[in-house]
Amino acid sequence: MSVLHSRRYLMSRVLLTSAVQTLQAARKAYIFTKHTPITTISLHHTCLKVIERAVVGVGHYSQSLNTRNMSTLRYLNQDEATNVDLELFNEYQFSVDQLMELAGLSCAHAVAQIYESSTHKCVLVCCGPGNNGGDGLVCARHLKLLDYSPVVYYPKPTNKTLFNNLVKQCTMYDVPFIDTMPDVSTLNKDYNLIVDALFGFSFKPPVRPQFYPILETLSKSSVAIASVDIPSGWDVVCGPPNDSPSITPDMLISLTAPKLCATHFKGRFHVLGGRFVPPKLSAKYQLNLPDYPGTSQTVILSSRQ
Ligand SMILES: NC(=O)C1=CN([C@@H]2O[C@H](COP(=O)(O)OP(=O)(O)OC[C@H]3O[C@@H](n4cnc5c(N)ncnc54)[C@H](O)[C@@H]3O)[C@@H](O)[C@H]2O)[C@H](O)CC1
Ligand SMILES: [K+]
Repeated sequence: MSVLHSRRYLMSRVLLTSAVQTLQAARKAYIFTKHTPITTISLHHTCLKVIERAVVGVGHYSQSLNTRNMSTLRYLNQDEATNVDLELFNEYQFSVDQLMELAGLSCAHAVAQIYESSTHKCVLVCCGPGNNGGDGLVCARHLKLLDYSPVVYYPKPTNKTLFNNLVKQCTMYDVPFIDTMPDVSTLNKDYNLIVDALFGFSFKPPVRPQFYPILETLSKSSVAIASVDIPSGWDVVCGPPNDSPSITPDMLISLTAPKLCATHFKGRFHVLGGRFVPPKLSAKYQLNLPDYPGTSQTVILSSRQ
């Protein structure tokens, strides 16, 4: 079997197993409720809940095998992304903390959905100086709760209460911080996955000198990269740069709505997260967001094996 086929087979098996396990749980719950004297209403409720979970599981399975029809999904340019963000804060009165928590949570869930903690335990989370970096700090904390061993590299910490608190919380959750970026061979040896939360939709190329070697190392490493919102170093609209190191993430987690650079994404998994967009805002910008399955924080937009 070729590497490509065996990977595809493994991924299908993992997803099918999870769907089957959920269906088995549904069957067990059905048998349990049949032999237990509980009211009809709670019996129905229990069965409905487990069947709903089973359907979501099967949904994930079929999503991973098919590329969703993205023809109507809007891809935002840099100004549109900024305006949506501003509107969420100014019109809808969200605080940054609120949205960052949901954004970072969805990134951790997206990672866990694709990369099993048993095979991708050691995760290096690279955090930049802006809100993209904040998403990374939140993601690291949630990864820890999801049975990963995240390590944070945060080379230019932002001295604001929100960011100081996020760092403190990581520390209190026993998430270690490292001061220097590992070299390529150390990265390849010690880590199973890199979460790239260096720059998001406010990045303006070219990358400044402090971050150049970091992107260079990431671009040379063979460890899979999961990029948060934008592959760092890419132009938000035009995609990979020609004149500086260009990373090629395995996964892209678009937040709120994909940005135009996502059309250049050639990795395996494109996932949407940030399930907090108000329906009126989505309609105003004609985002045409896909439905999130069940209670999931993420929806797979496309997958290539
Ligand atoms: N609405 C949402 O979906 C939300 C998204 N969130 C995340 O926030 C980022 C955007 O955050 P922002 O703070 O505006 O900017 P960035 O993180 O992209 O980076 C700004 C940071 O980077 C520096 N910088 C810019 N260009 C360069 C360069 N060429 N070289 C070096 N450094 C550069 C700049 O000086 C700033 O310090 C979005 O993508 C989401 O990930 C929110 O978490 C919540 C809502
Ligand atoms: K990023």
